[in-house]
Amino acid sequence: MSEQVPILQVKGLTKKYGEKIVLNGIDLQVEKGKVIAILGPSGCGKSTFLRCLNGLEEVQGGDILLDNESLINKSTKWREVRQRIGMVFQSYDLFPNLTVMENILLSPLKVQKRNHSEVEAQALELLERVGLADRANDYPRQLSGGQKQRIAIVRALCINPEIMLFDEVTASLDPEMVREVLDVIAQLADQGMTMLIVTHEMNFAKLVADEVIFMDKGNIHEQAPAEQFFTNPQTERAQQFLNILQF
Ligand SMILES: Nc1ncnc2c1ncn2[C@@H]1O[C@H](COP(=O)(O)OP(=O)(O)OP(=O)(O)O)[C@@H](O)[C@H]1O
Repeated sequence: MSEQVPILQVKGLTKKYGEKIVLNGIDLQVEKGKVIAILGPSGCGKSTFLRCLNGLEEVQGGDILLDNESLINKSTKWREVRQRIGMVFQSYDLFPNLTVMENILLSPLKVQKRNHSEVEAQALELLERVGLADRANDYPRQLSGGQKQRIAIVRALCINPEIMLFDEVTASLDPEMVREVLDVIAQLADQGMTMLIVTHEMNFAKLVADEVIFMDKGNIHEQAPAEQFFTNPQTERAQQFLNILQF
């Protein structure tokens, strides 16, 4: 039986800002249904890496393959790729003048041209799942940070992506709201969503990630199954990082 091709393959990915190398030949294979936590010190390139996977940054070398098809060529329609690879950021970026439901329906209706009642039913089901079904007609200003972030996740999910990228989605939240957002992501992991998660929440990473990649200075410095990484990091750099976080 032939081995399954990873849904996402990154090969020698290189990103520079001017002369400064921010990603220095990243290699990564992501199998369908796997959850990868991306850890590393500030400025090591974690956000830039996720942004490259979503076509938000131009890259200077290497390749990204989605279902074995290269995305690094001139004919790539990133707008279509972003329907397959959803991304949620630290800042929720909800449109303030639209209700929760209008925010969620925007891309499925305008970009994907889907049927209104079908998408609305899906949106309601997702809102139910994150405990916010009663907030569909509210405006973002009426919601807490944690609620806004859960809406941002619902909005990304309603596009039916195959992969989700999370970039420090709890970083700007008050501690009591972090849990409610992480619970939603943990639920997604249970449901088999393929995810790459940049986070500083070590306990969360330990709980949900299948694998951890530890980045440093634009490189993958260590890559290991989560359990192994947290109990016995192989490199001094990763050990130092965990010590600093007192993990
Ligand atoms: N638009 C830009 N122009 C120039 N340099 C940039 C730009 N964006 C990021 N950088 C630099 O690229 C490097 C990697 O940044 P990145 O935001 O990916 O790091 P990070 O690991 O996500 O950090 P943090 O954990 O603090 O969010 C940093 O040195 C940063 O200063």
